[in-house]
Amino acid sequence: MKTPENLFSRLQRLMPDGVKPKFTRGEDLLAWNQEQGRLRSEAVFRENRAMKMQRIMGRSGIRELHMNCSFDNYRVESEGQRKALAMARQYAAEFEHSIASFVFSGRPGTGKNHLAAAIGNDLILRGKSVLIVTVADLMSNMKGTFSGGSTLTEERLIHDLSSVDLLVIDEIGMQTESRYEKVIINQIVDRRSSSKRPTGMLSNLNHEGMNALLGDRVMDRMRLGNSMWVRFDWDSYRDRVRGDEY
Ligand SMILES: Nc1ncnc2c1ncn2[C@@H]1O[C@H](COP(=O)(O)OP(=O)(O)OP(=O)(O)O)[C@@H](O)[C@H]1O
Repeated sequence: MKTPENLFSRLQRLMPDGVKPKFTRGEDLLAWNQEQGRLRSEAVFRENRAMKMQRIMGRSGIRELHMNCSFDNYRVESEGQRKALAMARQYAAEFEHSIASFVFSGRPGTGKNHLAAAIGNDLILRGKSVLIVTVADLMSNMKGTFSGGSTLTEERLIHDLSSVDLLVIDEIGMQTESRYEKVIINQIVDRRSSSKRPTGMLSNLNHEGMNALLGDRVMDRMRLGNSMWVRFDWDSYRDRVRGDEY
């Protein structure tokens, strides 16, 4: 009969002299193999979940302009940028087992998407599922679930958006304020925080503006854990972007 023990002694017989095996017992090798299989299937499950969300949203989670954004290619020319970069790096480094959300708020073109994409790219490389979506895309997909031909329900879409490891909602405050938008963002943030999943928000609004738009309930949930609020209050970088720098 094939047991881990006799498979292991066969392997040992084949092993050249001087090679020190990582395991000395058959059960340890078997346990390691099972653990690797479990990790792989969890990674495939996460990848599938992220790809499904990206398909539904009609584009990849990170836009083309931001695909190569990293912490290393964010240029620091002021103390504010240095702090923002350090906080974004810290957020990514401490993401594992953290429930902390983040808000990047401030002027256009200052690098909110750049640093959110850098966090996203870093997490994707570590096997996490990440989706960056604008409020406009979110709402049009939500409204799409009402059409007769859609197989996706509003409930299912909210469930799926609540399941990715990191969801970043961009352009908060760009739309004309609508009650439906507020209800949907509330539901997503509520579900994500109660299942210990953090949410990122990018906005040109300040603290008061975001509180007024989304309400205390949502903003209070955004403060769970060691959450971050980073203010981007320097000049836009957009006039320096050529499109081929990274
Ligand atoms: N400090 C920086 N170093 C390098 N590139 C930067 C920096 N700041 C911004 N950029 C680049 O400038 C462009 C605009 O930045 P980004 O999209 O991150 O702005 P934003 O703050 O999200 O703006 P908006 O509020 O208008 O959406 C991007 O291509 C980004 O990579």
